[in-house]
Amino acid sequence: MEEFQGIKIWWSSNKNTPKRPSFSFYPKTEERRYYTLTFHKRYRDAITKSYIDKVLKDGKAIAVRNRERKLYTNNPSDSWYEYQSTKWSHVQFEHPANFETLAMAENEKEAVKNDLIKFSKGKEYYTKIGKPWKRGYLLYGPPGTGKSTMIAAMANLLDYDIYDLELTTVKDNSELRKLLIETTSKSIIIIEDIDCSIDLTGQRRKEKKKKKEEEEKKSKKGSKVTLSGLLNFIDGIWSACGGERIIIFTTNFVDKLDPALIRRGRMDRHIEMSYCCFEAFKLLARNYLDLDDHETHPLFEVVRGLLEKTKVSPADVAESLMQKAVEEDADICLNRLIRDLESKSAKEGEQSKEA
Ligand SMILES: Nc1ncnc2c1ncn2[C@@H]1O[C@H](COP(=O)(O)OP(=O)(O)OP(=O)(O)O)[C@@H](O)[C@H]1O
Repeated sequence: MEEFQGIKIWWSSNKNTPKRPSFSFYPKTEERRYYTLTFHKRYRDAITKSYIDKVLKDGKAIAVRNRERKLYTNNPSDSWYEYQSTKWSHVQFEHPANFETLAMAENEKEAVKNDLIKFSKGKEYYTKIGKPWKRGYLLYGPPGTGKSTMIAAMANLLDYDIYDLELTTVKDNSELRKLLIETTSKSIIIIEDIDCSIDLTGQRRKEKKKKKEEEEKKSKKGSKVTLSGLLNFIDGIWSACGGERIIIFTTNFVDKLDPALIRRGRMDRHIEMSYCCFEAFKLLARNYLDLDDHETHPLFEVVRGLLEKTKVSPADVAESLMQKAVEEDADICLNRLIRDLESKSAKEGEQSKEA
């Protein structure tokens, strides 16, 4: 029994098993399940107009909540046409990252969060302005500053799937198109280290893979995704796909990127992930050591001074703060961080003297 606006409604579940001849060549017909609602007849209008709508909406929300989210990676095209093979393989996406535990300046974090929420609720707005419902983000910053963590937090916030597109295994623009056409709505498509995956002439130049690729080129197997192919897909394919999609490029070297690739409109928002500031450190101390932001620990000021003169990534700070044994308390971890920061700062000092 349920109550809606003071009306009592009784639900009962039923099924219909269709009668079949005792012998049949046809497959067994599915049984039909249905629900019966019982209520006073004077509420008929309220039930058929408002209550059923509410039930359907709630049902959809539950289905979205229970949806198992996926992390997709593209398969090399050589295997696309094998028996039962697909262009994307997936695993369940279960990254615990969220915006609360992401260490970065609070106002920037809020701005990114608001931007995402506005986008995800913007269906009517995008239809009104006649643009495809997509948004591009460029995440840039040194290694270990939380670019991947930020993407996982974004996917968790919006309940989106992730497509991790490895461009180095895509042979040409037409393969790229085929892959992207198969992505589903409510998803984030990532191209990591974009500067290493493509260059202006369309030739690949991923440093680590350079040698291997040169060999591939020799054997005429080299890939030929071009910058213009990538740009076309960003501008054009979306219109054909419909549905909400976010595309994210990450790079450690924003200056290396071609302006055409990152101009506003393609990459709507540029987000800098930077070295660990004191504010970010306080959040990490809360995450890792349960030290509350407002608590003034005597060692915090020492850390503040060191962070002001040393460039260190949040990943390195997190590593120093992490308890290595059960008996390690906050003081031990903070002292380890201070030692690590001091030795980094001394090394940087020596290097600058040599230079
Ligand atoms: N801003 C951050 N807030 C919280 N944790 C962080 C942050 N940055 C890094 N970390 C920690 O460091 C680990 C590595 O960070 P992450 O992989 O997100 O960095 P990245 O910027 O993507 O690095 P790369 O450029 O090398 O891919 C994370 O698993 C996380 O535990």
